[in-house]
Amino acid sequence: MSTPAVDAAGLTVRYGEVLALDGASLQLHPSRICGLVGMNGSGKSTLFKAIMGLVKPEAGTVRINGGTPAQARKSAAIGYVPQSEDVDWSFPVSVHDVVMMGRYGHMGFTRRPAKADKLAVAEALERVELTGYAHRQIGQLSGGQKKRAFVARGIAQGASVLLLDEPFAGVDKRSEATITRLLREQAAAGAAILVSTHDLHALPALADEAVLLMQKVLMHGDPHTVLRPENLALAFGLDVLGRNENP
Ligand SMILES: Nc1ncnc2c1ncn2[C@@H]1O[C@H](COP(=O)(O)OP(=O)(O)OP(=O)(O)O)[C@@H](O)[C@H]1O
Repeated sequence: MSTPAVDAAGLTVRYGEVLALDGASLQLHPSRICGLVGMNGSGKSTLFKAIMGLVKPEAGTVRINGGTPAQARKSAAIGYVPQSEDVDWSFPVSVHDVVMMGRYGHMGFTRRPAKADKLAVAEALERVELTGYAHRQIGQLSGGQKKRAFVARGIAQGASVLLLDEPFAGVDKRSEATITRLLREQAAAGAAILVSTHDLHALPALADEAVLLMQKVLMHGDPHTVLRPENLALAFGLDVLGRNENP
């Protein structure tokens, strides 16, 4: 397999008394979508933040395309769609501004958009079907539209690594299909993508591989294998797909 785009090794993260990650290791590869699955509190958001360099692990390392997370953020190599709860939706920025933020790494320190930046933003808005909403304040979009705006930011950025924390939460079927198609297109163009989801049924159609997380990576492989009831029982302690093995 190719050189990993993301190589997270032995990550341990603590918030005070809470051990959120306990030696979690994960590699992500170009052109592949990896689905991240685990129960509430299993450390999924923390893993995203550690890969982004937004929380500091007490042990372990993260390399992105061979460099540090800070370097990857600065060079716009990594894009992040945070969980909705982590976003201040009252912030006075338009949808267009949010997508333009994806271009900051391509601009000089004056942050004055060049023609290429404006074109990239217009194209990304078009692809997520939000052109008509460009000048709305970001908080005045529906849940699915907000997610699509953040996906557009990642697309405009041209990031080689995309991290999406529950992009399908509170999203209708149409937005879900749009986001899935866009992620598949980004992967086909070479991006390494990590996406957390609670929608286990949709995972095989979305992801090339799946990861079961419970403070550490319990399993990483083909989605059909990872989603076997006996494996899910390890991560969730119950038959979350509702399958009956002995009808
Ligand atoms: N800022 C924080 N301060 C203290 N504890 C935190 C903080 N952020 C997360 N935690 C705790 O760390 C653990 C992991 O949280 P995290 O948000 O990474 O889980 P998650 O798998 O993303 O959960 P969910 O599926 O509910 O979004 C949880 O026990 C959580 O309560």
